[in-house]
Amino acid sequence: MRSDIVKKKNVWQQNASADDADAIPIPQYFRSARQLAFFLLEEYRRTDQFISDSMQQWERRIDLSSADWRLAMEISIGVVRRQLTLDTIIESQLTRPREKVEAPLWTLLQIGAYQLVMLDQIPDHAAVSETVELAGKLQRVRWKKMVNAILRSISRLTADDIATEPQSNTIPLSADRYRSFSIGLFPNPIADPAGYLSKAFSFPLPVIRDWLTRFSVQQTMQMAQWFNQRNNLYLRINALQTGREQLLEELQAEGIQVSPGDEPQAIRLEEPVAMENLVGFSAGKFTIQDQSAMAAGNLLNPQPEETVWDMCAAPGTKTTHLAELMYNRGTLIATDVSCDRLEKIEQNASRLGLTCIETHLVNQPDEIWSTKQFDAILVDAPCSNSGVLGKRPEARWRLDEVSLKELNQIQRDLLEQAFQHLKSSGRLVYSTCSFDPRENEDLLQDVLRDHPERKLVRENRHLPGSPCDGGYQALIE
Ligand SMILES: C[S@@+](CC[C@H](N)C(=O)[O-])C[C@H]1O[C@@H](n2cnc3c(N)ncnc32)[C@H](O)[C@@H]1O
Repeated sequence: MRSDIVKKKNVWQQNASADDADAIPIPQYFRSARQLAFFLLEEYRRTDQFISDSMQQWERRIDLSSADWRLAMEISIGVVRRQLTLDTIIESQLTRPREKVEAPLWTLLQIGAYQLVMLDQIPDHAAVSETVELAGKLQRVRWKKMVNAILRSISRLTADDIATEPQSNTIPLSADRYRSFSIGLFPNPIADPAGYLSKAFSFPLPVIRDWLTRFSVQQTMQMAQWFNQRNNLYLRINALQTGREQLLEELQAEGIQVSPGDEPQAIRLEEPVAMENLVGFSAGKFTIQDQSAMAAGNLLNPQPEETVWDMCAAPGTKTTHLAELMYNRGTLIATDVSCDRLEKIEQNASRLGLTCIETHLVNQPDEIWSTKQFDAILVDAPCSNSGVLGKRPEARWRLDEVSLKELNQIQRDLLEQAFQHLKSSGRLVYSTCSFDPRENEDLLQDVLRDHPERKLVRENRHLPGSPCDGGYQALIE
């Protein structure tokens, strides 16, 4: 799901120092969790490649137990997510300016600091010694002394007792558990709530400041915490293959704790499970989709035999929902600018037994690829992803004003194009996985001013954590 994010250098690329020419070669096989985490993080820093993409690319070279694989994921994703907090802690223990520390050495320090302050299950001595040893395995013996010294001093700062509230010497581990330090490392949360929320919860300061213009400190803190924690996953039943009660029973019989969600097709997973490995997945009985996203298809409510266009369709999570709602009857055109991602729609459709979907590649954003008029159009526009920052750990570091302006132009163009192809009796759903009004209701109001023949019928505003992903959907007729 990466191409919907406007490309921008991540924070680590901006901080990369001169020793990149002397990059540490990627090993043929990854044989320890911390080693894999190091190379995933270095790849992200050097090339901007998402952790999940590197993981997929290196899958065959990973020689790890499933526990070590999980630890590598936990560390690498956790470091990306909590980098601002980790950097604040590491910088507090440095005797030289950060710019003087080689970038891969910084990555190593982040890996060590993450284990020390965020992971209860790893004893401090193991976090320190394993990270020091990794420096040796990377053939950077000269780093060992500094890694050892910095990590030991962070360990000495870290108190054993768990606090229950935000203070200048605490950082959140979960909603009501805070790691405390023997000295204040963070801004005072009462005097400088934006500064504290940014550094202790690890979000860019302008993002926190923006949220505080719309939400209270308490609400902002709850959202920031929700984005940092592991949340329930949802799946959408394929109504052509099964009923919700039936699938609930089948999953419970496999020992999986599930319950019905709020959307009619939604099932909530009460604990993390690798859903792709379940028999029901390959049999096409369900799709993994957050219930906020399911609301888009339900709002458009396409009917059998209608002519429907899903304009920004790949990888097809919503397209397949539309096809299911149409009972696989009618015409459903799915377009996207990404060829690779279009193939995913076809794979998903085939797994789910859906045959009414036609995929088309659009090459130019303003291309009028067809003269057809549609009964229903879904514009699931590329957006900032601000509502799904928990699922996409890299996305929070790419939110900025410039990207937003570029996205607004694309969103506006897509809507204009959709109106040209919508029957006068037709309906359109505009949706994003953002909760920023500038790419939702504000933009839509502006576009609708030029279309007095259309009216806004209904809006769904999903705030992150209430109870699912953040997002926005509007029905226009
Ligand atoms: C939010 S994602 C779509 C997710 C998809 N609807 C789903 O539920 O699986 C936005 C998509 O818009 C595509 N996109 C970006 N610009 C586009 C354009 N001008 N026309 C069509 N698709 C575009 C991106 O490639 C990306 O796949």
